[in-house]
Amino acid sequence: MNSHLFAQSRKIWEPQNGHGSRLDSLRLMINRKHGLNLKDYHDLHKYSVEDYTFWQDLWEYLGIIYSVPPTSIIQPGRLPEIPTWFPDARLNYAENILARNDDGIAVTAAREWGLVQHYSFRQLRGHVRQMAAAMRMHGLKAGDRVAAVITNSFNAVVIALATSSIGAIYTSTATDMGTQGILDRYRQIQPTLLFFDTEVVYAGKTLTLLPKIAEVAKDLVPRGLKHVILLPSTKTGRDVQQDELEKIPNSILSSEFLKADDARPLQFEQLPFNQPLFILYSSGTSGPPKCIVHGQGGVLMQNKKEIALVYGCTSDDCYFQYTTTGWMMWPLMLSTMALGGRIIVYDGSPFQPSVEFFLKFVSDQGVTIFGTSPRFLTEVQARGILPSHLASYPSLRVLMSTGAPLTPPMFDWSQLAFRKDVYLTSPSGGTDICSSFITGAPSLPVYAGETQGKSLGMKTQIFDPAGKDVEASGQPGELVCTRPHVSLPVGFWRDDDGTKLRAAYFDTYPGVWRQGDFIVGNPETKGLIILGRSDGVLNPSGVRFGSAEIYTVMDHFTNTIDDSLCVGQRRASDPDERVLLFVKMRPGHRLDAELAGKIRAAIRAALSPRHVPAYIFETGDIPYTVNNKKIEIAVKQIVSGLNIKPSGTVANPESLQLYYKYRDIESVAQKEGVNHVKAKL
Ligand SMILES: CC(=O)CC(=O)O
Repeated sequence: MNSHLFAQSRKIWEPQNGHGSRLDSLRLMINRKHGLNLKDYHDLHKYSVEDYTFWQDLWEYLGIIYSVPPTSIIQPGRLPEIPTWFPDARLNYAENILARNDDGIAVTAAREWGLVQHYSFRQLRGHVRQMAAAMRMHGLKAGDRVAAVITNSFNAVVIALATSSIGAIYTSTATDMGTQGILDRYRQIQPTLLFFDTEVVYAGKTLTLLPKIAEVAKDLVPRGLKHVILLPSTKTGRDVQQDELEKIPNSILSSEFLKADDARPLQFEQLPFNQPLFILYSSGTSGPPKCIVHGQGGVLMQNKKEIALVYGCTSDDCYFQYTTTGWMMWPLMLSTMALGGRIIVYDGSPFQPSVEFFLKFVSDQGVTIFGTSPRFLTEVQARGILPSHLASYPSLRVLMSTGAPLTPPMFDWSQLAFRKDVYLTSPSGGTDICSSFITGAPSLPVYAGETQGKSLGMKTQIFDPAGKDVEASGQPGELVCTRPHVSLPVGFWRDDDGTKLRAAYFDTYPGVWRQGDFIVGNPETKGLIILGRSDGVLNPSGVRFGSAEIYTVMDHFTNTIDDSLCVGQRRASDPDERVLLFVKMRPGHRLDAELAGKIRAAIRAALSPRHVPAYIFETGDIPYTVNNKKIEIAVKQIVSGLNIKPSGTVANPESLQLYYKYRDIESVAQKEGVNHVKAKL
């Protein structure tokens, strides 16, 4: 067992104030229904992955709205890996999201310059009805693709739900995606309608998107794009002028598009469970993104499950997930409304006009569930800001961090930063399944650095390279899922025989889903720790460890170091891999031999001499994906001699250029006066 991995696993929270009561009510319902005696979360999880009846139980517990009830749960699908769920049921995703139809607030739309608008469930339904009618009048039908390049806004919610009501397929990217990134995605899926924000305001700067829209439209119109619908400026409400419109083929103002509304009532097409709902994109950093098609029933059930059972969401809740429209957290957030809860869609930077303003907003809006990321929490901590000194967060019950592992020091800080009694959870899953493999279990204690358990219905296991389950031994390994679940993608777009899907997930362990995460389980607490991406596993002298272990130590240096990146370097001349650590300094600070020495000493003490990087370099920038994930694999490939053509998924592609020089690491080290530390064996 790698005991250093669990050295900081201290209990920091116990279930209280009704947390976990919805999990308990599901468990008791299953006990009553099937004459079982499931005693706790672990029993419930075991049942959920041994008997597919769990999914029927969950369907009932969540109150899924349908027109034709399911009479069977699972049958073989077109691809052997992807079953057909609830084959005879008929339902509609948008109908489920819009189940509530009254004057309660459904969506609060906020902009970084302070504008806050509330929309009731009744108003939302009215907007969706109008949009769906206009879409139908413009010829949209089930199975067509509706794409958007759009900020996190009320418009995005309306367009997605209207699309789903018709049975068409919705897909979106954030407005900061470059033309190439947009085309890499939308050329593949060939949308019929494309909605585009015409202007974006971020971090205080206003940018017109018109030149980008023209480029994208010129490329996609010959590929079947019928209408480019231009949304007005989010700040001034200004519509695009006639002469600007003429430069964009097939363009139409959204106000004109909506005039096609013939006042017909909102109709929810009743469709199979596996009917495609959303297309999400894998964040590969080179090559075209994979277009992952998710079915309506799987997304609905998995997301509602997470929000109801892990966050304990009811109609009294308000879920604020800071996200773009291109990340899987955006669809996840929508399911809050299926439980009658309110969502906040936030357009802009959390640091504009100031992070203090943003944190007060979370409190003032009565947010009960706040979803954020380790990167945001670390930045707040590094600036010496304690959120609880700014506001009281009277309603906050759940603090959720995802997108990357939350390290033990950041667990400790976050647990106390807002309110001492907040339930802190750090789920992990992915775009690939639009849900989580491991997640919170609010009926269990929380240990710093650990995700509490495996998600219900997900047979998440830890495999060694030979396919042996090593979880009980405390050894790290590959995160795999050994049983089908309802949000397996229904396929990749234009991959009818499943070749690409199989190569992406099922090739390493035939028939078993390999997620590509490196993970370890704590045999004592049963908690789980993601150690990094498995392709980025560091392997000096045969010692395998994840970059997250190094980042945990780096969280002690946040007053001088802004960010860090840890990768392995392979060279033909050396059978061994070397660990390189790149640090991006805060303004006014430099990496010197003394600081490098302190970092090495801290890594040696917290982990082991074998974890100490061979080199530590100062870098100007660290590459991230548009979904805010550190890019390790492309950097590892670059420093090991490969040339990379960055895809549109890389948010700051120019940063990759900074790493090519490290192929000749000795001469860089000599020039910069950086010491090489020989790995301790
Ligand atoms: C829940 C998640 O899986 C979020 C992410 O890491 O992208």
